[in-house]
Amino acid sequence: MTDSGQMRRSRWRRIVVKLSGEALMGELSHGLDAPTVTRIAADLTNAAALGVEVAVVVGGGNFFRGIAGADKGIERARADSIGMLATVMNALALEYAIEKQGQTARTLSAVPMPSLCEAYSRQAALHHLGKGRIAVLAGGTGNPFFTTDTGAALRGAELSCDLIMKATQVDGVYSADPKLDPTATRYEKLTHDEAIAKNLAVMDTAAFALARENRIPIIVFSIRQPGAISAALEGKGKATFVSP
Ligand SMILES: Nc1ncnc2c1ncn2[C@@H]1O[C@H](COP(=O)(O)OP(=O)(O)OP(=O)(O)O)[C@@H](O)[C@H]1O
Ligand SMILES: O=c1ccn([C@@H]2O[C@H](COP(=O)(O)O)[C@@H](O)[C@H]2O)c(=O)[nH]1
Repeated sequence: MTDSGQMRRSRWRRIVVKLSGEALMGELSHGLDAPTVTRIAADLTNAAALGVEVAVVVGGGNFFRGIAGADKGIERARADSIGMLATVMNALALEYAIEKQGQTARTLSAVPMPSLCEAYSRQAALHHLGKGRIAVLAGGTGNPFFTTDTGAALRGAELSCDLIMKATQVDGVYSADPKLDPTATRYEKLTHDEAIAKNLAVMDTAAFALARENRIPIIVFSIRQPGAISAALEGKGKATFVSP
């Protein structure tokens, strides 16, 4: 039984989902595709209905990435601030879409924006999770020079999550970026050490290292199909499982 009185029907107690910003743009070239946001919100709601506590760290790549801004001449720390703001936009859209599914959600931002949402704190996040609310975590780590992948690993560790779910555009970890190398092959299983040693860039090294240090497994899977999160939680469908 969970704190919110639900029967748990999953082996996982508390998860953090890393949702790439690009996942929210569907087939658009940037920004938010409303039907896609609704589909992912439904998917997260279904995962919560399994009795799992769900935190979501939202990326910002559908709007802005700091590195791209720095390449165009914006100082890196400032460009990263713009990137963190992008994740807040995505979080607010996702929170609204989740609530429209009838599931309560709270956005907590690592970059305090009191007129828009709550500031992130570990206590507040644990409180909402315990009430059965989906915690939508914006602003990554709240610091420049990091990514939301690292934010997801950090939140996973501090919120004692037993699984990190990397919901992305590809259906697992490959020997090379499958978008660039059609001969790349997919791993079914991998250790954190192997992912780091082979420099498999589906997540950044800092994120893999934090997850390794805290012995948190990672499932990497594609978010393109409806029901992808619940399926991955139940060990169905294509994915790569990264474990110590
Ligand atoms: N070895 C690899 N295996 C799988 N994917 C890889 C690998 N190396 C690089 N990638 C690329 O990493 C991407 C995963 O990152 P993702 O799209 O989730 O971006 P992100 O930076 O985490 O999020 P956002 O879209 O918000 O910037 C995949 O789409 C894939 O193209
Ligand atoms: O802790 C963080 C997380 C993110 N950023 C900036 O936001 C953008 C978007 O995040 P993605 O992980 O790329 O989706 C990122 O490129 C950084 O510029 C940050 O500064 N700190």
